[in-house]
Amino acid sequence: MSEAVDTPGTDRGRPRTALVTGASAGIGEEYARRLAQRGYGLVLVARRGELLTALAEELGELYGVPVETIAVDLGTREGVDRVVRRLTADGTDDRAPIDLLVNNAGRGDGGPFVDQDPDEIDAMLDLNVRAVLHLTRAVLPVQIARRAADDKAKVGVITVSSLAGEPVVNPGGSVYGASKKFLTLWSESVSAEVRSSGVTVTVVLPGFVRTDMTLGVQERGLPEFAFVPKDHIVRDSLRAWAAGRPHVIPGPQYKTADGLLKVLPRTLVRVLARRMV
Ligand SMILES: NC(=O)C1=CN([C@@H]2O[C@H](COP(=O)(O)OP(=O)(O)OC[C@H]3O[C@@H](n4cnc5c(N)ncnc54)[C@H](OP(=O)(O)O)[C@@H]3O)[C@@H](O)[C@H]2O)C=CC1
Ligand SMILES: N[C@@H](C=O)C(=O)O
Repeated sequence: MSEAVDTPGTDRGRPRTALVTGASAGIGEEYARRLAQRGYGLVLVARRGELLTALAEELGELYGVPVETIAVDLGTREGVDRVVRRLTADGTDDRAPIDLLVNNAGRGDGGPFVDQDPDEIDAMLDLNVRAVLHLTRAVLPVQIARRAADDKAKVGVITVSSLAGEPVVNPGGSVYGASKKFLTLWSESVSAEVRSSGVTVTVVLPGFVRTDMTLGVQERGLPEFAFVPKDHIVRDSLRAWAAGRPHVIPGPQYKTADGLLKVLPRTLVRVLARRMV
């Protein structure tokens, strides 16, 4: 099946619109590129406005889709509120309603918990968790109302979580891993709540991906098989979302790793994790 059929970017000629957070780099930029390629209009969100503007111009020219940018810090209430206002557009004014919200922006601060700066811990939770909850809480009622009004559009949310939340322990990634575990449980739960209204909520759990976030492990020489290409993360999650699936783990190596984590005794996982610190 072609990608265009998997995730249609138009409905009877009307362009679909996706809002992508963390679109200035890494996996979020890849979502922006792949969604524009599929014909989606875009709203791009991140702090670095100059990168968003350049990407908007490039994608607008390449694919002829409308691209808006919102340069904000999603770790702040004001930043989140600006994006919330855009997400609540319901098609009654000149703003296109958001068919797909991609909660991708995140930060991955690590290290021993006792060494982490309490303000930085708050900042990570504000971005990785609170922003995601507020943005999703803003868009879902609009999407549910659209479906109830017989709008046949494919609508919903994709949240980029991580396999870092799946092991029973994650020394060196305690807060980051817990923030992702939170997202996975929350997203799966909301998915079950809204499913009957025709809205799809999907969580994607990548392993390692070559982006700025993983420069450290890239420099330390993590083997090639440990990395899943960005475009596979995006492709697999869009396919899962289009198929109405609540959960996807891209990459056969990480599907296997997740299966193993679920059957290995917890004590053994703890011992292995301690050895890796
Ligand atoms: N790379 C990996 O191996 C994995 C990544 N993930 C998850 O994927 C997602 C994307 O990560 P990745 O692409 O690797 O990371 P990058 O560091 O490459 O990109 C992060 C993106 O988030 C944006 N961002 C960061 N802080 C803020 C903020 N306060 N407000 C708004 N935007 C912000 C950045 O833009 P700007 O700086 O312009 O604000 C950038 O666009 C994250 O949620 C991460 O946890 C999950 C598993 C594995
Ligand atoms: N951010 C990634 C690791 O650094 C992950 O979530 O696995």
